[in-house]
Amino acid sequence: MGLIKRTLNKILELDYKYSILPNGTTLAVGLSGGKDSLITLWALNEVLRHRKEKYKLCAILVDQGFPGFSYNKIKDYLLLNDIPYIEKKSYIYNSLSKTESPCAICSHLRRGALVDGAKIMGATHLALGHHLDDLLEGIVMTIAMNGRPNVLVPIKYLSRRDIYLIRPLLLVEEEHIKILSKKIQGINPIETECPYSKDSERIKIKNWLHQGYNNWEVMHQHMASWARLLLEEEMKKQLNI
Ligand SMILES: Nc1ncnc2c1ncn2[C@@H]1O[C@H](COP(=O)(O)OP(=O)(O)OP(=O)(O)O)[C@@H](O)[C@H]1O
Repeated sequence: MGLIKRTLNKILELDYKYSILPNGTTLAVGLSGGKDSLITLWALNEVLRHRKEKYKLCAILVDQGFPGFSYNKIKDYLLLNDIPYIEKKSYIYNSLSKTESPCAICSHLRRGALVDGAKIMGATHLALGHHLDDLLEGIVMTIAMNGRPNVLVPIKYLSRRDIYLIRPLLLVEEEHIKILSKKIQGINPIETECPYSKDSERIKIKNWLHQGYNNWEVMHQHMASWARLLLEEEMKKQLNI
C-alpha cells in the first residue's frame, strides 16, 4: 500500500475507534507552517472530501513574534486551496526571555491563542499536528522527568472552552510525514527558528532515542507498539470503560 493511503488509513482508524471526526464537525487546524501541521491540514482535507456528510475546515495561525518569521507563503497556500483562516498575533516571543521555562510558557500561551482562534471560527474541533514520534518522545520524557508517563491522546474534550482537541496524525511516523511533505505538490513548510528549542529537554530526548533507533533496528517498532497500548489504556480511562 502506498504511503498516502497508509497515512489516511491511520486517521480513519482513529476516527473508527474514537470518533475524532464526527458528522457536521467544523475543524480548525493549528497551522504553524511546519511540516506536521501542513500535512495534518492536507490529510484532513483528503479524508473529508470523500465523505458525504458536511464538514468545514479552517486554519488558525498564531504569530508568536519570532524575529523574521512570516506566514505569507502559508497564506498563499490557504487562499489557493480555498481554506478560510484567522491569524492571531500573540507575540509570545518577547515575554520568553524573562522566564526560566520558555517552552512550557510558550506552549501554554500558544494553546490559549489557538483555542481563542478556533472559537472565533466556530470550530467544534481543534486539530494539532502531533505524530507517533511526539507520542513516544513525550512518554519517555515524562517518565524520565516525573516518573510516570504523560500520554498524548487522539481526542480530548476541553470542558472549560467547550471544544475537542484532536490529533489525527498520532499513529503516523515522523519519517513518513517528512516524505509526504516533500512529495505532495504545493506543500512548502517553513522552518521556525526558535532559539530556545535547540537545547530543550525535548530535543535531548529525541536525539537520545534516535541513537537507540540507529543501534537497534526493532526498537522503534517495539516502542510504537508499547505506546499504542498506553494510548489505548489512557482512552479507556477517558471513556470510562
Ligand atoms: N504558531 C502556531 N500556530 C498555529 N498552530 C501551531 C503553532 N505552533 C504549533 N502549532 C500546533 O501545535 C502542534 C504542535 O506544536 P509543535 O511546536 O510541537 O510543532 P511541531 O512538531 O514542530 O509541528 P509543525 O511541524 O507543524 O511545526 C503543531 O503541529 C500545530 O498543529
